[in-house]
Amino acid sequence: METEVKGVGAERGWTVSAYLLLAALALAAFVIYKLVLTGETWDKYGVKHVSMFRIAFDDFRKGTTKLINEEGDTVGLNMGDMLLLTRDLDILRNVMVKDFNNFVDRSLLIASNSPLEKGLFFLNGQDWRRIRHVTTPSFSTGKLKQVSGHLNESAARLARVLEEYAQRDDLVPIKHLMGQFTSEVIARTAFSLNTDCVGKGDDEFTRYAKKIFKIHGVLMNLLMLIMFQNKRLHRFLVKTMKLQLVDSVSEDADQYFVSILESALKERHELASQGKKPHPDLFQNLIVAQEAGSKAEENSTDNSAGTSGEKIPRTMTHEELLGQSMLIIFAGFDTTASTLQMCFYYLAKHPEIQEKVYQEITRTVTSESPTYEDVAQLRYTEQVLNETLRLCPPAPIMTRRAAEARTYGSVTIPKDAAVIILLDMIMRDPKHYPDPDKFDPERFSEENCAKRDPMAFVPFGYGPRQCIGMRLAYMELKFCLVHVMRKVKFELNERTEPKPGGEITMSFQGVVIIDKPIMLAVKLRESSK
Ligand code: HEM
Repeated sequence: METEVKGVGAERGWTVSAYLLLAALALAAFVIYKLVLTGETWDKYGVKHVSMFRIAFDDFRKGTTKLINEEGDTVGLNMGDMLLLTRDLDILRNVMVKDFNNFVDRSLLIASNSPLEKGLFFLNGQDWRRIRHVTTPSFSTGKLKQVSGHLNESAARLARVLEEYAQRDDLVPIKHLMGQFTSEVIARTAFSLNTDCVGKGDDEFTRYAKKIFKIHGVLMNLLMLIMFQNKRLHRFLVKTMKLQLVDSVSEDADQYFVSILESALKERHELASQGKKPHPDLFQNLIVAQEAGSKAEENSTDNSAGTSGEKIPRTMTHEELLGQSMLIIFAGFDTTASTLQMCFYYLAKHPEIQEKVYQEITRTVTSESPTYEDVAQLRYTEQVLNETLRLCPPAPIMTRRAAEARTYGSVTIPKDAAVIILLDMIMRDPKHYPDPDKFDPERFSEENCAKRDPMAFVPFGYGPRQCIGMRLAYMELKFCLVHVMRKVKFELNERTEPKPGGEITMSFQGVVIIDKPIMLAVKLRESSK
């Protein structure tokens, strides 16, 4: 198969398979030389060293799971970078909380000409501190309450679509429908865009949201792995050579989102100049935060300090504003969609738990449209969501980089090493969760939570770099459950997928992707008949 290079030389229509393969082989030889001949090992740092070839050819998540199960809670690898793989909570408490100032940066960077490269998730050092500081108020309780109208409308529409499935006795393609729901929610809560796509074909917004980051074939995966080892080369090819082929962000998705954001921004400025009411959405919150930050800097009225005590400016450039907005689309799409898919699957599998959720919802939420305060009272529903997130965290692996070497007990983390935090392995550790593969929301009763190390539950990460959208995510998930559970119940039968005894398989592409479609049966509740 031939691939056409876009960007530099695109006009000449270069075909690249041959020279891509050559470049990949040359770089692979270089990396292997670097590893085998000059490679450092972890033994001198008090950590068991294992060969990178034990996971190099596997899905990274499956490979690391196998390694930890076979070798223990902490192992070290050299993949060009020194990697410490761990689920040891004492080490991680230092890395993620106590000694955070030494581990602010993630080790995974993207190289792109898209503003998404400036999204909070990918930023490091002072840039991360500044943008986190500017954007945090946009996710405050007060701000989140403003988007509850959007959540109610989309969740009510989803419930209506599910009722139609029940009336037709059709199976629900839950992955597809949840993808449409979370895409619609993001379009509305973030940009007040009414995509109205649930139950219909994918609209443009959903199509592009699904492919912001490139998914590569085998050859390109190899090349990207090598780029990862040679970050400077990667940046040079993307930034200086404008080689779209190795840009981490898909060019057409980038163009689409930049163009809708630029026109939304123009519309917001026009509304403001006419003295009209602004839209109640996250984009507006970010615009307000940007303007407030610039004013505070001009007047030197901002004396706020960051986690390391220094003064942090509150400025955000135009490109950074676009970057945060694009990141919200990416971060809020697959994560909540896969949580809902798995939650509805577990509820179908455990009818008695589904009934308890239904009873709690009908008891607690009396109005047609729940409020922020209503859903905050849904304790058992939250236990069910937490148990779903424990078993299937959508973002199961995170990283931090050591700015300086640190020693914790017998383990030393050398300068520049990457700590690979195995969130899913922490949450399936029998030390914290006996019989870890069993779905049991009682693990999250107040009493059981009090007995457990709080760091054993980390689907949103932990410490100052924890997910900024966590409360929005819970709100979205709960609004969805309220509307859906009141109207329908999910069931498994001989037609549903996976078949009894069958498994749900997942692959890891930065976030977890559920491989095969889950198909559920759905029945109307008595009150909806
Ligand atoms: C079930 C839903 C979600 C899950 C499980 C999830 C999980 C995570 C995790 C594990 C991290 C990394 C935390 C760390 O490194 O310690 C993260 C970061 C982030 N998430 Fe989420 N997330 C979810 C939904 C959302 C939503 C809805 C948004 C925004 C609207 C969002 C925005 C972000 C951002 C901006 C970051 C980067 C934070 C930083 O680096 O400072 N997430 N998320």
